[in-house]
Amino acid sequence: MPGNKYNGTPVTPRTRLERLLLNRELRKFNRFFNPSDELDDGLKEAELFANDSVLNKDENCGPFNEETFSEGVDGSERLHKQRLLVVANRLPVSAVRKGEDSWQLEMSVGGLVSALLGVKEFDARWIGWAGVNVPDEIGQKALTTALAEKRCIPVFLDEDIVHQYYNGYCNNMLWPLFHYLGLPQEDRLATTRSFQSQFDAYKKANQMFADVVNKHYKEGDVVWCHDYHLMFLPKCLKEYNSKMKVGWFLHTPFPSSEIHRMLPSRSELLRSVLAADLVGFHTYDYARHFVSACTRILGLEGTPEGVEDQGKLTRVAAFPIGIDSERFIRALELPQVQDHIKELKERFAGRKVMLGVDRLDMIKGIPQKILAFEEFLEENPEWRDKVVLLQIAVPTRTDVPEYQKLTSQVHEIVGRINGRFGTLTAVPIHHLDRSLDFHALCALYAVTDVALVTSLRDGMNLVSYEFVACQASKKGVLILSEFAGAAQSLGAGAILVNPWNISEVASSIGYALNMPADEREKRHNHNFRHVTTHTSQEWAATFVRCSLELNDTIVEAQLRTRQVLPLLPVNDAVERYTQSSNRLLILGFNATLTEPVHTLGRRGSQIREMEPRLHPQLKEPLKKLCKDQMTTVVVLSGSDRTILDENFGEYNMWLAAENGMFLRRTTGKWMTTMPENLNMDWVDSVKHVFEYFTERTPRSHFELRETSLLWNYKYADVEFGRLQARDMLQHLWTGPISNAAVDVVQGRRSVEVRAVGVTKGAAIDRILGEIVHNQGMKAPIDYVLCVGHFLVKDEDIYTFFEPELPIETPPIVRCRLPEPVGLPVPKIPCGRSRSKTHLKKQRSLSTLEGNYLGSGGWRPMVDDRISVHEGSSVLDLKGENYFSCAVSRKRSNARYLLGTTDDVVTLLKQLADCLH
Ligand SMILES: O=P(O)(O)OC[C@H]1O[C@H](O[C@H]2O[C@H](CO)[C@@H](O)[C@H](O)[C@H]2O)[C@H](O)[C@@H](O)[C@@H]1O
Ligand SMILES: O=c1ccn([C@@H]2O[C@H](COP(=O)(O)OP(=O)(O)O)[C@@H](O)[C@H]2O)c(=O)[nH]1
Repeated sequence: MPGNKYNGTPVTPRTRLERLLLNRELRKFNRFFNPSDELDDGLKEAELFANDSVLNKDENCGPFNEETFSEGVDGSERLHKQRLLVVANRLPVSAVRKGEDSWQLEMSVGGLVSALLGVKEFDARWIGWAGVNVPDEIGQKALTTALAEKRCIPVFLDEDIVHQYYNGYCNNMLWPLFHYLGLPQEDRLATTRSFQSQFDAYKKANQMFADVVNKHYKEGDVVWCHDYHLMFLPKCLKEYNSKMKVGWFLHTPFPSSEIHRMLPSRSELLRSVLAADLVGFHTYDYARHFVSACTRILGLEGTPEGVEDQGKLTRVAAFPIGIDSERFIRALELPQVQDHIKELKERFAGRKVMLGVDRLDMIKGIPQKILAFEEFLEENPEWRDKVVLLQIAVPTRTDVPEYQKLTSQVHEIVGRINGRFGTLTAVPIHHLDRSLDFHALCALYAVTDVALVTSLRDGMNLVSYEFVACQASKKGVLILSEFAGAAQSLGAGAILVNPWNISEVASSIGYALNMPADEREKRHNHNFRHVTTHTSQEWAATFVRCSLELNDTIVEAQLRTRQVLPLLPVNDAVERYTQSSNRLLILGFNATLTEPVHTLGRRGSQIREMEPRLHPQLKEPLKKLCKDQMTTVVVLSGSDRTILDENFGEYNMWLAAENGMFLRRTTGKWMTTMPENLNMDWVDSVKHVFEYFTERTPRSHFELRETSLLWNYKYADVEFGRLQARDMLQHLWTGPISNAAVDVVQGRRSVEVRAVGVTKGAAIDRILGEIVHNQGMKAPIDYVLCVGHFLVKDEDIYTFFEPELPIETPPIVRCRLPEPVGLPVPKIPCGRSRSKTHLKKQRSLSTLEGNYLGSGGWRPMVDDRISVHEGSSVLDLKGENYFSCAVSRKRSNARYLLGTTDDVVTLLKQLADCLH
């Protein structure tokens, strides 16, 4: 077709976003040019309604009684559809028991349910709680059968779990916190036990959901977990099956990391969510807050794609929800809705109608709304008999005392205002403590002049979308809280208000009621276009398609994992250790042999970090290893001599301090391996810069060593620390070190300035020579285990053993500044082949005869080194007897990865256990 961009040369989308946009366009295009598809859908739907015998169609059925939420049981239809398991706390129906084995199903009310009803593109099954306690087997069986017809699968939660998990942890902890209402200050839930037992119940409930999902999961399914009730679920699911494609979507706001960090279980919850492959939020702000919480609380890397942890990427993105707008637009044509509209118009003739539709929840700002209306009436007496506010307040979470208190509060205010401004025949506020059915709601939306949404916080707020969808003829005004997610999509057409500012809301009511028709029309059209194009179908399709792309995500994550290091094959390393006769263990100290410290600086940890201490569990194994005649242990560290003395003085080992510039056997004195003409004139001026930044960066500190200076901001605010580091580097380069022979080494949270030549790799040659000489080693070393959290600059220690490895550029050279927060970390290529056979190119070392200058008089050996001939080399190392391990570093020249210092403990314990 001429001019059709999808008909000529295929457009190849380059990015995920481009692919999603292209898909969306293609779907629109198909709908436009293949309207028969739509017709089919319509027919299918009509048939399904006719077949819908399970849902009761009387008033009790709630808002969706004329429609179905499922497509029936036509298996063949679904053959080609993607299977989707939607897991949410609540099923879209609540069950009411009618007898021992008979159940009536009623639609649940709420935004999540409304939105997911629009999802028709997938072969979907719902898994969730039916909102009722069913202790007996007969009842459970009967309910399971009844729900199966609606493609729903129940999770049976008993009363105690519901109380602790749902009323307690979900609605008394997470809900208020995520909506910026803080944590409970008092025991508001009389029967609620402690936080810990609520959290345990939360985990237990999530595990029960996972069990059901796992039972129904088939290979290729996408599992879509919903909301704050199920933050633990992704982790449970991945534990069952790491290949499961798992997405998680949050319907509430995700608060600033400053709020989230109040939660006692903050880290555990974040980590569990991160087990998902895709994590979605309504708005970019919520996604940003989530990434920032992962960075600040877990210390993980945030990238534009998501959050990365040890090479595993969890994608994080905004997927703003929508509604099934067609369903609302169609409903307005139905005779019963038209009748209802007529009734309402007659009832409120001569008065403007204002409408509020909310669950009776603190976050909806109902008292604020009513108070603003009162102020408006107070200030505009001419409007008193010309306007009415209809407030639908759907009861919710009625077991929670806070909600009960809110109900009384609202009743009290409404009563007072009606008493104040009402007449014998009319009251200004009509308050309804109940839900309306779908058609009644549509009719109300249609007759409304001004809708008032004053949420103090709201994930999205679908009511505002539904109102806009029903306003095609009236073109009423939407007053919308700036704290609802919807403000980001409908903000252009709505009047945005701060609900806490009662006067601002009151004056906005006046502005809306008096708004000229052309302005109303413009605003409405803008929003109507948005609501009808950003539908719930689009929302779900985009999320699930993106989940399907998780194929890519998984592959990509695997690729990245492959690019980073494989885990150390511990058993192999131990076995080869036992089979060797002259073993060398080179161990880093900081972040290798030290106790793990939490990334978030607590005062206690910071002090401990400034004085690093040997991991207590390493004392025994280290003692054993050091005593072994056939094992030589070297601790090679950036730390100064005192620190190594304090920590290792009692062991029989070698200590190499300040990156190997000082060396001693613990039985002897310190000697220097420093190049003779090391110029240290720059130290004072660098020290001044470091002092300046330490004073101005709370919780940072610096260490003055003999051959280097280190500024550490590990405990400072991450983002501020990075900014300061950037600034510091500029200061350094333009001032004190502009002409000095120094290297600047940038760590993850540190900046170090060293004299050129001060590296572990440069020192190791000299260190080995001394060791061989001092110990009178006769046999060559046939096993090397080198473990450390070495910075890139110090990775020359690995190149020492494997000279064919690419030499990495030091991370910071004059032209390269630290990456700004949120930008991708440059990838260092790691694609190299590692010979498992004999290390042919092993660097020739000092011979067994040695070349030292006597104790205390060590001098560089480089020139004196005698090249070795086969057989008399210090090293006779087969490739498979060489194990280099980077501790918690994703990309490295080491052969293997050890995840944490705990893994180092396990390894050294195993080695020690082989010794008798
Ligand atoms: O099931 P309840 O505890 O009675 O609560 C009803 C639902 O409330 C919340 O809805 C959220 O989802 C909407 C759609 O994404 C969004 O527009 C709204 O801002 C949110 O508040 C809750 O997240 C659901 O889990 C509840 O089912
Ligand atoms: O009497 C009522 C009042 C509300 N709703 C529905 O409840 C949902 C409320 O969703 P929203 O996102 O506004 O807030 P939530 O209650 O999920 O926090 C909307 O789809 C409404 O149509 C309903 O079905 N009947």
